[in-house]
Amino acid sequence: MASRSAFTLSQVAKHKSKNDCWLVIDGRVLNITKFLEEHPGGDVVLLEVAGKDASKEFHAVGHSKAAQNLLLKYQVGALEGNALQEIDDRKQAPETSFHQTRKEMRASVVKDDQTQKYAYFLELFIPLMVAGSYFCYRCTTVVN
Ligand code: HEM
Repeated sequence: MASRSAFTLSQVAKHKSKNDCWLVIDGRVLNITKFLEEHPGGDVVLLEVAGKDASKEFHAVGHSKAAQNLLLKYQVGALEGNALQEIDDRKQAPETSFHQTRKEMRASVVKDDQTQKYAYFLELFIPLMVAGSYFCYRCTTVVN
């Protein structure tokens, strides 16, 4: 759950070490201390912008939607004067995206399964119809 505390840039600037690393992205104040080691782009780039507004650098990389959702996980507040949109964690949290993806995957499996059943039905039904028609034809045209 994202916190709603407001911080000034000078407050954020106090947290710029490897053991206490904050930065600002899109008006969100993030404590990324625990994320430094996990960042796929490495900790060096993050420490270079530690304590600052890194929105430009973050967007310049073209981070994925998953990376953008991760911002919510590390948010500790907002930069003073920034009216952030109300965050619906249920909609945007990575866990939800995972469940959403699983739901979509399951739906497509079910859909594929139904298509397959329909194909099996046709495969069985069409030869039966042909055989039945041929049988009827033979019965009605047999000359004694
Ligand atoms: C808390 C903020 C950040 C998060 C959650 C984050 C997350 C990620 C993630 C998940 C990736 C993997 C690729 C992707 O999914 O887009 C990534 C890659 C990367 N990030 Fe970040 N990032 C953050 C901040 C930054 C900042 C501020 C910079 C630059 C100063 C940066 C530079 C990079 C670079 C250079 C890569 C590697 C891109 C590549 O190899 O293609 N990131 N980041």
